[in-house]
Amino acid sequence: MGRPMRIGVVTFPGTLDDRDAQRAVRFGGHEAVALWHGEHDLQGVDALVLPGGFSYGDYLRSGAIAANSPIMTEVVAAAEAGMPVLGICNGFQMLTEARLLPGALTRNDSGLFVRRDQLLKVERNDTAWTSGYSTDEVITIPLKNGEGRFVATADQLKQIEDENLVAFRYVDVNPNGSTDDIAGLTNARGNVVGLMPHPEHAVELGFGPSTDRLRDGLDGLPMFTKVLEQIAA
Ligand SMILES: NC(=O)CC[C@H](N)C(=O)O
Repeated sequence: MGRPMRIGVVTFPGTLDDRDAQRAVRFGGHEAVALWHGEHDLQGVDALVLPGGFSYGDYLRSGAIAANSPIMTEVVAAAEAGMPVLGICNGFQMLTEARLLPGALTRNDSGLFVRRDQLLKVERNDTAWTSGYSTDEVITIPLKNGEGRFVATADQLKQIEDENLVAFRYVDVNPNGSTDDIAGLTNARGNVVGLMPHPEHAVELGFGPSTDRLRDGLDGLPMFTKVLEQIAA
């Protein structure tokens, strides 16, 4: 593990999983710093997590209003300066709405809210948040959302392919009709990562989805133990 970092977890009105994200950050060996959406001060944190939930009741589109919160001016500036930023589910939706990641998350093809223990393939282990996994490793992470269907324009899909931006892909089941089974993206630099499944719900023995693999129930933990401040270019 690298040196302990101070990782900010931003709470928005309607956020649900901020406490779980803070616990995951602590289980990962780092200090969790609670940040409020209405402030502009990032309190000197080294990295940021935008957690899951129902910010602003999912009005307009999930994450659309939160992406315009006061703190997002600072989040966007920090991300553009290279700070590691992780968006989980509603946080991933905010990252696309803020244009830090390409594409958009729309209503699941089933029209239903989906909750399942989801198999994912790690496509990129050279980002600030995924270096604790091996490439092509398959992990099990809880998924729970109503607007998880990833869509993108032809230009954005070309960019995603050309720049190799897919960080995670759904395996076995595509739970929401996402284009190309895309479950999570990174930016080109590798410091900004967003995904629909919830790694912070698979960090504690006895609570995560059980698997017969090595890290039984703890497949989300590497996201929080190995947060890199510098990424190889
Ligand atoms: N778990 C979540 O963060 C859910 C995100 C969003 N409210 C949705 O249902 O799509």
